[in-house]
Amino acid sequence: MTSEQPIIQLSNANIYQGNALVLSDVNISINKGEFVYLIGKTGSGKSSLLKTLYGDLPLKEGSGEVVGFDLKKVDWKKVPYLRRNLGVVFQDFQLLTDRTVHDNLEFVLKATGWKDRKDIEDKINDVLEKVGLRTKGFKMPYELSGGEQQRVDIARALLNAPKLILADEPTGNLDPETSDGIMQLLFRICREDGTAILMATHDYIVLQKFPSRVIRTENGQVADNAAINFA
Ligand SMILES: Nc1ncnc2c1ncn2[C@@H]1O[C@H](COP(=O)(O)OP(=O)(O)OP(=O)(O)O)[C@@H](O)[C@H]1O
Repeated sequence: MTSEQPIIQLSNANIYQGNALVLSDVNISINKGEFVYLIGKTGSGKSSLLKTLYGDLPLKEGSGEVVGFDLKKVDWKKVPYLRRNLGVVFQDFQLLTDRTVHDNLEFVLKATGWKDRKDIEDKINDVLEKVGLRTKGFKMPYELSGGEQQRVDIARALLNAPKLILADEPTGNLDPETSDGIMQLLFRICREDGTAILMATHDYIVLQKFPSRVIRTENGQVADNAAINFA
């Protein structure tokens, strides 16, 4: 993949949930290192769009590429290349509740092919440092605040140094002050590591405080560079 190629490219894509057409004729292009918001009312298709991009929903019609991978390819979801190049962050964290922060991270590294003990430990320390949780590796998820759990979720997404992070309402369960900390972290990752981030959100306060390009899902379509009405 050359640097000129977008990190996400959808052309004339139709996004389905089962047989229901959720979004039609989607055309999006997002470049390396961009931070882009995905906004839209509840049920307008934000999650469906993200799921298509991370392989949870098949792309049946139109064409698409994510981190250099063709979304129309059969079984693309199972390809380790994609898992190593794409991080996903969820609203509800989705940590494994029966093991420590360290072991949550180790689990993902082993699942993505890491073998060397020292490399694994170095990487875990590295991502925990990055999200400001260097000393919290021994904690169980339930011993952490919501903001800390979201930081672990982000640390997990960073493990394989992805070129792209897809975040589905990452501040949805957090109070405004904690949200600000998470947004600062995401923008820092974008700026310092050149990681592109596509983030679905309902939170207009976040958009005002941390302005960036906006894509909107509305009436079964996607509008790029959507004007935001803060009224
Ligand atoms: N698993 C599913 N099976 C069938 N239909 C679904 C499924 N998930 C979502 N839908 C439908 O697809 C449409 C888009 O939902 P989606 O979750 O993508 O919207 P959203 O914009 O992310 O909403 P929210 O902001 O509430 O998360 C809705 O009509 C929803 O009911």
